[in-house]
Formats: sequence, structure tokens, C-alpha cells
Amino acid sequence: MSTLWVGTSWKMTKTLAEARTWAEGLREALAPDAASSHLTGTADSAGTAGGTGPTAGTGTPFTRVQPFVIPSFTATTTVREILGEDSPALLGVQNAHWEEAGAWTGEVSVPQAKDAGAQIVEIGHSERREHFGETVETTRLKVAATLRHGLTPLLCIGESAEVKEAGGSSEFILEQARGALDGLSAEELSRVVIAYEPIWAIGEKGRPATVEELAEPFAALGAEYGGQVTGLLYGGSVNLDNAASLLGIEHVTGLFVGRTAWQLEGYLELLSIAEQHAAS
Ligand SMILES: O=C[C@H](O)COP(=O)(O)O
Repeated sequence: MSTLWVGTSWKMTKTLAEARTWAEGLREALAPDAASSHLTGTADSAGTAGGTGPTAGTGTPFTRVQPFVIPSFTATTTVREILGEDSPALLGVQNAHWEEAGAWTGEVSVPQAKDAGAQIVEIGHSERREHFGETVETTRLKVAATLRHGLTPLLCIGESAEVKEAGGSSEFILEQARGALDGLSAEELSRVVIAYEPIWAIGEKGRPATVEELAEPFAALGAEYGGQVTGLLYGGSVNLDNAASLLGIEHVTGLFVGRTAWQLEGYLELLSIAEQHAAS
């Protein structure tokens, strides 16, 4: 089995003090001598990640999982400094502009994100599409800019409840993905991570998706992108009870998590669940 990517976006949460506490805890949990406290004999000593894209570092207790964390911009450098340059966990930002620099008040460029220590750029989350005018065209520009600077685009796609009820989920998400990714070379595509996050399943107002509901969208994504991208992740009300079964869905190679991972204990549990799933 390829490496499972398991990460969290903090969205617009956490003070710097809270970010420090979370990141310090993760650093301790990922240290080589922390293996026994979070795993039950599933880690091996290879310390290498399979698949393409960034790989987990040596010595981490999570040898089959690629952890990643996407804080608010304000905490990016703090989290980088705490985790260190060689952390097995990757660091991301929740958005970045497609231009290199310039008169774009309130925006952050990919080179600036990279300078702050980011390795991943989250692109096209439904909250940005709904509230901040993100379009298929801007996701395409941002994916291209992210790849140009050697960072990993984490492209989020997902349909509304209305689209789902009309039976158009797979077609809708494929259109979002194609709009952002068509025209990339095979090498560029191999550096992309896709996160399928149905809008109806996200956040406090969302309801957890069932394995049955997700089978068809992931079959569609797998048919189009399986084996070509670094990962096909699922996101939306992931919790400690449903994580293992979500990872069992064909073509799912990771989880993108909000609330359950905002407490470090929840995130570490998810990493352990994924590690054990990958080992089974
Ligand atoms: O970015 C993460 C997703 O929007 C999922 O959030 P959630 O796990 O709180 O539903």
C-alpha cells in the first residue's frame, strides 16, 4: 500500500500559544523514541514513505503515514521553527496567490509561503470557493504557481447537497478537478494531492458521509487520477470512529481533517489508525 497522507487544516483557529503547544506535542510524538507511546507495534524501522512527492523522514514512528499540518498564516513560521526543517510532518498554507508578488492587498504568494517554510499549498477549499470568490480558473492558476515553485498543491474539490441530491456528484467533482489539472504534464500531476470534501459533510453543519455514499465519487476519481497523483484524500467530518472505514474505501489514500485533529490527541489517534490500517 502507498503512503497514507493524514493532515489537518486549522482553518481560522488557534492563537500562537495554542499553535506552539500543538506543534511541540507533534514534534515529540514524531520523535524516534516516541514510537511506543502512540503505536502498538505497527511501525517498522525503515522510516521511508512510498509513492511520489515529499516523503516522511527517517526515524518517525509513523512509517506508513505522511503527516501534514496547515495552520493559519500567522502560525506558519512558528510551526516551522518548532517542527524543524527535517520534520517528517509537512507544513502547508491554506491559500496562496498565483502571482509572484505585487499589488494584491491581503494576499500571500507561493514564494512567500515557501519562504515561511510551507511545502504544501491548499487550493480551492469549498469555504474559499463560497466566501472568497475562488473559481475553477483561480484554482488552475494556483495549482500551476504552486508546482512552478516546487510545492505540493492540495486541491480540494466537493459538491453541494443540491448537486448530490440531483445525482451529479461524480460529474461535478471531475469537472472541478479537470478544470484545475488539465494540461499538466504527467510529472506535474504526480506532485498533486486531491482532497475530495463533499460540502454537505464538512464542519459543524455537515453530516458524516457513509462509505456507500463515497464509493462512486472515489471510483470516478480513481478511474481518472488513480496512480497518477500523489494522493486521493477524503475530508469531511472525519472522526476516530469512521476513519478506519473511510480509509478502506477503494482509491482513498488519506484523510484531510478539521475539527477532530484540532486537539493534538485526536490527530495522533488518527495517525495511529492510519498507520495500523496501512500495516494490515
Ligand atoms: O479542511 C478540512 C475539512 O473542511 C473538514 O473539516 P471537518 O473535519 O471539521 O468537517
